Amino acid sequence: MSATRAPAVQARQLVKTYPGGVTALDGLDVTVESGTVFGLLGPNGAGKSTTVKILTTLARPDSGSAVVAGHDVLRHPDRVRRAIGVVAQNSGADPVATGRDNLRLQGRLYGVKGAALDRRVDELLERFALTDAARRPVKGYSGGMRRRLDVALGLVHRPQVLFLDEPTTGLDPEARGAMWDEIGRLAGEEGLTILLTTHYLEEADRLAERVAIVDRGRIVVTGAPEALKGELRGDAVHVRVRGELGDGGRALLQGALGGLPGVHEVVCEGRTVSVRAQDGAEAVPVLLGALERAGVAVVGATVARPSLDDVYLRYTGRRYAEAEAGGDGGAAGPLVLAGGAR
Ligand SMILES: Nc1ncnc2c1ncn2[C@@H]1O[C@H](COP(=O)(O)OP(=O)(O)OP(=O)(O)O)[C@@H](O)[C@H]1O
Repeated sequence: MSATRAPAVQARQLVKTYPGGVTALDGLDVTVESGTVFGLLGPNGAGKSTTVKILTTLARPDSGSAVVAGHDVLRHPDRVRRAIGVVAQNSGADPVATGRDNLRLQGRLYGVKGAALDRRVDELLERFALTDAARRPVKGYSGGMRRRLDVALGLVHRPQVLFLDEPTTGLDPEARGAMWDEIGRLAGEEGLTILLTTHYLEEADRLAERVAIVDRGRIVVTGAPEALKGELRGDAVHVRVRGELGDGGRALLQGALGGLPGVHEVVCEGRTVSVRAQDGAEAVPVLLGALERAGVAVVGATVARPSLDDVYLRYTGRRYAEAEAGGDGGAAGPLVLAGGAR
């Protein structure tokens, strides 16, 4: 199929409820332009895998529509499957077979045969630094080697769109770095469209030209990481306090910090008070003074340029780490004292 300027992925108002009443997707919209690397970023349980399952035809939405590589996922799932590669969270490789045999089998499943298959398998083994290990059973591979093989398996039939579901989860930092380099090269060299899901802020920041933050089955914001961070004017100041802030402590801080000059978007969560400040360095002593007057013991303070964590906080009202740990941001969640999302 010839390259097209139409989006590689266009999903509209996807809704998916699992048995038991869990609403995994609650009207999710996502558009991925051709030839780009797009990151779906969100904490565990946000709905990323469910989105990938629908876009790769492994699950049906309750409602909504999606077109992938020019084909409707509900009307022409077979065409979608031929046009995409999927690297799921759990390896699809046969552990008893060799790396080469896994690649050959995958190629044959997609109708690649003969000399073309041999060439493609050699090329992928080389590209993913698996040539030396090609004749060994996959069960003896390291985590990084298995993951590289998984990505190679997804590419055998030269798909137009590659889905990578949590490509580096479980890898050590070195293997993660190597995988990031490889994904970056793939995007640059082959003009592939890559949709990756991740719960690592740094991974999305590093790899994705555009990210969509997924929160409770919806996209809360989409944009280039730099642009999203750039929208947050000023510095992020995070103050660690000694004890967990209960409702009373939060109310106390509301009074103490709410009206400080140059300080806005105050969020208290767990043992951290986060604010956005015109000038972080100037705000620190002002904040510390106000906290001291409020009788709150401070452990330390940091000033940082905005990160994707701050973008997440701004649009969801929760710190990313808290959401990852299962904080639901409900009645017992953070207290946004001033400013807040948007
Ligand atoms: N087969 C299922 N049956 C019931 N609930 C499910 C099923 N699959 C997912 N869920 C629930 O749907 C919600 C979204 O899950 P999903 O796996 O899409 O999230 P995720 O962002 O990909 O997180 P993770 O990285 O942990 O997979 C979660 O609350 C999850 O528990």
